Amino acid sequence: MLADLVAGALEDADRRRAERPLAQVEAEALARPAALDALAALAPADRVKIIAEVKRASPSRGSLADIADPAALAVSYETGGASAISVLTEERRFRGSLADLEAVREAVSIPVLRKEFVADPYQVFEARAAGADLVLLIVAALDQQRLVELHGLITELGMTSLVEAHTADELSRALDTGAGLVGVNARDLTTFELDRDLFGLLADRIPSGVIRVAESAVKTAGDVAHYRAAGADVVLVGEALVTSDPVATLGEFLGV
Ligand SMILES: O=P(O)(O)OC[C@@H](O)[C@@H](O)c1c[nH]c2ccccc12
Repeated sequence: MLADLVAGALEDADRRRAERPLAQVEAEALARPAALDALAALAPADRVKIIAEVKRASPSRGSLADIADPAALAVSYETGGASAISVLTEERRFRGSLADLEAVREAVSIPVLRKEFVADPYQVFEARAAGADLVLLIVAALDQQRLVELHGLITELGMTSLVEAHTADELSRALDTGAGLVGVNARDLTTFELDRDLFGLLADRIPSGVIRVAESAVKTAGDVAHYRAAGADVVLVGEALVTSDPVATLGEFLGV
């Protein structure tokens, strides 16, 4: 399943590249104002921080929310106290787009993450050209050389990588890149099974100095507290925010 998602994302990137060649996207990326400092925005603090996600659908959960105006949703996330916004740009199964990311970037002043199955440098240049400050890298989708190369390019362009792991082995590969922001996804992207306790099992392996992100499966403020108690500096939340009043829900989640 993960392989299909990556293959689809790469096909879509190839289609876009046929219309907008790399040289053009690269020039646009370099012409953008500098990326925001996501490591500063997400730095460990007395309180948990939240990355709030713009998410219409997912392969495991189907349709979640219509979200006609992603920028307006992102503004409510910012109002509600989110520290950064994640925007799904995968088109096929998550019904996102780079246009969503651009619209969000125009509307908020906190860092914006491109949530995508990134496996090609072209997608990194596209992210920067659309105004992304962070780019997700999924360890399970990449061999180590590619992972290091893409993390290097993201860093060179002034952005921050969020390197996502789902096993102890993937976590050590994530840490080997030297990334300052590492996530543990409770969802196994090959089977879509959820394990809310995985973050707690792996968090101790993340050295201080690396920001720890717990991703997925937050339904209630209790789940946020659970991740916080296990050592999360940041929690990434999608479904629970797109299916509720986001400002009220963020208020509850940030109050733990
Ligand atoms: O909707 P949730 O369970 O709150 O999850 C959000 C986010 O963690 C999830 O969308 C996600 C985490 N890693 C990913 C990688 C690709 C696509 C999606 C994801």
